[in-house]
Amino acid sequence: MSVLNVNIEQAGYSEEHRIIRDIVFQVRKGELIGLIGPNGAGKSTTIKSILGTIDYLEGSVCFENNQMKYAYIPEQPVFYEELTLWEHIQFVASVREWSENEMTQRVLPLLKTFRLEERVHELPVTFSKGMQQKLMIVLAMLNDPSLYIIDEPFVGLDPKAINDFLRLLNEKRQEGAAVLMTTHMLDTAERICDRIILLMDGEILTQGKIDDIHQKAGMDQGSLFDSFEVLMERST
Ligand SMILES: Nc1ncnc2c1ncn2[C@@H]1O[C@H](COP(=O)(O)OP(=O)(O)OP(=O)(O)O)[C@@H](O)[C@H]1O
Repeated sequence: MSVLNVNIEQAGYSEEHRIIRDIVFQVRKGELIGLIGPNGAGKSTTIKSILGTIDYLEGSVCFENNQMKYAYIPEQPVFYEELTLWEHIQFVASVREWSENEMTQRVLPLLKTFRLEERVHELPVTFSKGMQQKLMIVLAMLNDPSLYIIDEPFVGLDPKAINDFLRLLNEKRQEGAAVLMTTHMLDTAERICDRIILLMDGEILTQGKIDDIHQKAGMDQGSLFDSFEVLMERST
């Protein structure tokens, strides 16, 4: 069952400045999809089109049951400047109408995992980039969305945080949540993604399971990076 159906004919920053074309794919329950491609390929523009924050879009982006129950984790974390970590959590809890007790039960294990429990009374704007990213992850996971849209999740996270994040994401996926993530870390993408979408110059160069991608590149052996090199070279 599809959590997200993307059928973008064209999109961009104005009608005169169209960036992406013919971006068609689905994200199904429990899947982890990697949106990959060189700098300027159109990954962020695709994400913005899905989030509805792009100025010009022809085509459609449909969420499961027309309900946009997604969490977006941007590459650059954003926080309210005057709210502490705990106040950010309270804000989510008040929207969800959780009691103090329920909120604490949900959030404490996450804060412990990411070693943030001793920083709850501090302002997240004063945290390091990695700590800010961890807090964005905690806030996203608290909401229990059916789709996680994540821009470059691994940049700035230490190796333990990457492992913890992937483990938590897997737990959420087992409960049915899907993940769409952009990344330049192809070795990690190769290890964790169910399917890959390779963008180049605003179009999908290829998409499929890792084995399909290697097959399309004619590579029996080698890494995802090697197959991408072959496919990108072939298209130019
Ligand atoms: N706000 C904007 N206004 C106009 N053009 C933009 C804007 N943001 C991006 N672009 C253009 O859109 C094209 C695709 O950029 P995009 O940010 O989608 O690429 P990307 O694949 O996410 O790249 P990266 O890996 O470097 O993050 C680029 O040519 C870029 O200059």
